[in-house]
Amino acid sequence: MQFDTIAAISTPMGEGAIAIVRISGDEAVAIADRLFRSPSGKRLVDSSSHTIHYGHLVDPATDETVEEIMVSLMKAPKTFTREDVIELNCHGGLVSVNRVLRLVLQYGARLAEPGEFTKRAFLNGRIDLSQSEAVMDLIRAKTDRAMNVALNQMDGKLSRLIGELRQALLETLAQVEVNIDYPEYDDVEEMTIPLMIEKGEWVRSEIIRLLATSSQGRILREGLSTVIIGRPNVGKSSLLNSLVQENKAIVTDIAGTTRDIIEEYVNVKGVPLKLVDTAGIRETEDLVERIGVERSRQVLKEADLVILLLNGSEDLSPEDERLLETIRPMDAIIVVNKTDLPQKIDIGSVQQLAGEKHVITTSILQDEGVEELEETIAGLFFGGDIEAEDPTYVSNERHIALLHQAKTSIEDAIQAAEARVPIDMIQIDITRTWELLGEIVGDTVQDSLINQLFSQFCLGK
Ligand SMILES: Nc1nc2c(c(=O)[nH]1)N(C=O)[C@@H](CNc1ccc(C(=O)N[C@@H](CCC(=O)O)C(=O)O)cc1)CN2
Ligand SMILES: Nc1nc2c(ncn2[C@@H]2O[C@H](COP(=O)(O)OP(=O)(O)OP(=O)(O)O)[C@@H](O)[C@H]2O)c(=O)[nH]1
Ligand SMILES: [Mg+2]
Repeated sequence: MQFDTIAAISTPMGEGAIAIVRISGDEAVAIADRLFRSPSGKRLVDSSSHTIHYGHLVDPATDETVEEIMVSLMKAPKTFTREDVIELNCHGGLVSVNRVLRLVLQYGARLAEPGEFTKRAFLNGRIDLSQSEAVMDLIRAKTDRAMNVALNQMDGKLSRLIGELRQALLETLAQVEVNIDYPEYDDVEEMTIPLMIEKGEWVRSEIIRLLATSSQGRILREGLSTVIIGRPNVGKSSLLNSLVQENKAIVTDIAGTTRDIIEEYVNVKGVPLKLVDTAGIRETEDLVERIGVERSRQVLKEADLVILLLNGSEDLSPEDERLLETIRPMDAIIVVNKTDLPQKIDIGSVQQLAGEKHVITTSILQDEGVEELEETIAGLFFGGDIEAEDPTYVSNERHIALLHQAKTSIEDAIQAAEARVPIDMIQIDITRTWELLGEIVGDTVQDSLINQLFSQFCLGK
């Protein structure tokens, strides 16, 4: 095999009862065999693949016992990296694992770079690039649904779909060549152009279908950026604390308590939210508060969802009306809070100003209405049309960008075909689409990009 032998600690540092040092490459078995002593004297080099062995790790230079271990022996090609893999299962202490790793490095392995085991699985052809990226997404997934998206992608669902599209493009190109090469067809263009348009339209519609999943996919991956706004003292920080079920933000009865942006991740009925508490918006002379108010306005611009809080025990103020106006073009939920106090607000006029938007009444203090708010958020996100089976989501920025480019490129091809430009010009656009889709799965992609992508992995993966 063309690669050297690598090793790393594959479990979290200093936590847990067992820690694993993983070794991959041609020398993996030989290195482990030199260090391993079995009570019965059996040797790893003589053992069959996919077996586990009890024994001790010994430093051959001093004959000193370093660790008591279990060794997993997995020979190529049916392994994670498709190379010989050894896993040394050690006692979990930080000192112990590091001693084992040091010994393995001393006897011929090289310290693996972040993501290098997964990179080997990619370079040795076990998985493609989008599957490798899914491995990383899986580790970072914050909710069950995000994890399912990653698992599906790791399983190759997206790769297979991309493969089908590329195959169709390739077959079209081949058919075009055949038509050109066999001039017994009187009119090559008559035969070829409709075929290019038909296949092009199909690829285009499939790309559009994939791109349609990207906003949900991206949110599942990164969280729905949800900003809580409202006048000072309406209960914004109380709402954040209630949703994250912890006292993360300071709550007082002093208006202008929150001065800076507070961000928390929370799972609301399967929807990952990046929840942002802001400084209450009002005109103020206080310099610090004014900066806070300015920041509130800033994060509002980048929000996927806005929760506007109003105080039900006070009249609707001009500031409230301005905020209702600001959020008009945005996805927003209006929450009328403090229903435990005598009510002054006119819900009817709030609803009128809110238009189509949901209006919910709560008493955050008494934990009333918060559940309804959570259900409304989930309903907005899943849009009521939860599909019977999970669609193939595109959740990765790199994939989304490439799909947009591929869409443009196939549209160029279709347009060119419809305008009856010379066939070789159309072939260029189709080939370009094929290449762009290939970058998603890592078929037509540069080494520098591959290195950059894998370097974002964690050590030992
Ligand atoms: N101890 C340990 N646990 C682990 C891993 C590991 O590397 N070590 N994994 C690391 O992420 C994950 C498991 N992922 C794996 C994926 C593929 C193969 C593998 O051997 N595939 C072969 C053979 C399949 C077969 O036997 O049919 C193949 O696809 O050719 C192994 C682990 C999670 N748990
Ligand atoms: N009666 C009542 N009081 C509430 C309710 N929700 C919050 N409060 C109180 O209102 C006051 C202000 O709450 P905060 O959560 O700090 O309000 P805020 O909107 O974050 O205020 P600023 O950070 O100053 O903009 C606190 O005393 C809360 O206990 C409610 O539903 N009913
Ligand atoms: Mg606050």
